[in-house]
Amino acid sequence: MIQAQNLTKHYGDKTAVSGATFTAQQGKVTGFLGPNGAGKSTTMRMAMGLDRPSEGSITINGKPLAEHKSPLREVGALLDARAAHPNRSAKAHLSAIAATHNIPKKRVDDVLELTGIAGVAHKPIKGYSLGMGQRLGIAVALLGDPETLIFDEPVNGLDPEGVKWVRQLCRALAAEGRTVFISSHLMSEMAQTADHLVVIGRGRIIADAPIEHLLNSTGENRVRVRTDAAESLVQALNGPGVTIVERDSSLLEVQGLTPRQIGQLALERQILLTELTPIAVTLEDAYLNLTHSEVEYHSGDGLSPLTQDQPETVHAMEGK
Ligand SMILES: Nc1ncnc2c1ncn2[C@@H]1O[C@H](COP(=O)(O)OP(=O)(O)OP(=O)(O)O)[C@@H](O)[C@H]1O
Repeated sequence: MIQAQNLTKHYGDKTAVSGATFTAQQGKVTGFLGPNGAGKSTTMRMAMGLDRPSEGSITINGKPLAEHKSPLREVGALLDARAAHPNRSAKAHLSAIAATHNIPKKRVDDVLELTGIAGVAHKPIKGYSLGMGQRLGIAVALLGDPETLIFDEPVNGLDPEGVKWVRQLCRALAAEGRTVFISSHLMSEMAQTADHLVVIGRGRIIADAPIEHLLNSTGENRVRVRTDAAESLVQALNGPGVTIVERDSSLLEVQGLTPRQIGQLALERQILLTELTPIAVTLEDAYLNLTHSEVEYHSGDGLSPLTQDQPETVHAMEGK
């Protein structure tokens, strides 16, 4: 289990992590999600004892990592896939780590097989692709057969087959009862891998919940409605708690009413609907809504995920 309590890290004037409190449970994949520069790597480095918290703490199975007798058997981490000597082979790299941590040689062959790099195990690491380097980093993390795994952006540079493999590996490790804590800036990836999400933005934890809770708590589903009588329909639908966005002269997006209620109100006014489509809130929408104001750098106006979709008109009647 990983537990962060009021975890804070300042670099001079810059606060990289601010009062973060969360838990990554055993037997679960916990996704650590946030935009670039949100504080994910800093948090993971503090968990591994590579950076010291300015305030608060982060513990692995109840203690800071440095207080464990065999840290490599306690936690395995992929933090920087390039952290290996370029002229060494994967086998030599893993063997050296195994030898200094009392890990049997046989385990080196096991993790080479498990990560799919046994075929290139004797080749110098400098010739490896980014994806092969990631696999080697994961092999190092698995070497001590640890109960807790921390992977910082493990799918970076992997092809679709590699991405699927990481996903399956994380699920399998959690199914064995291990704690798997994995960072990403992509919700789509986490949605398929994680049981639980901790979302961070500008160093602050902005959500900590099972995936399905996050989805349910971030806004009602909307309904897309097409009609040639948009103006009359807006009048018919408007009411307390209803928000209507006019996408164009004949297309509305309605929040706060079910498709059935919209159909009923339209029927009462004899308004013909030519489309009535529920739009589910995707995890990606939920994530963008949560993190939009927490992104350090937004793309230019035209590219910003929420501004490209700006409605022309919004009708909202709250609490009438
Ligand atoms: N050694 C450092 N000195 C100064 N600032 C730092 C240092 N390390 C990180 N930061 C800053 O702290 C903030 C958090 O960085 P961090 O690398 O933890 O974010 P991240 O969420 O992992 O981002 P990314 O997805 O881009 O790796 C950033 O603004 C970063 O510039």
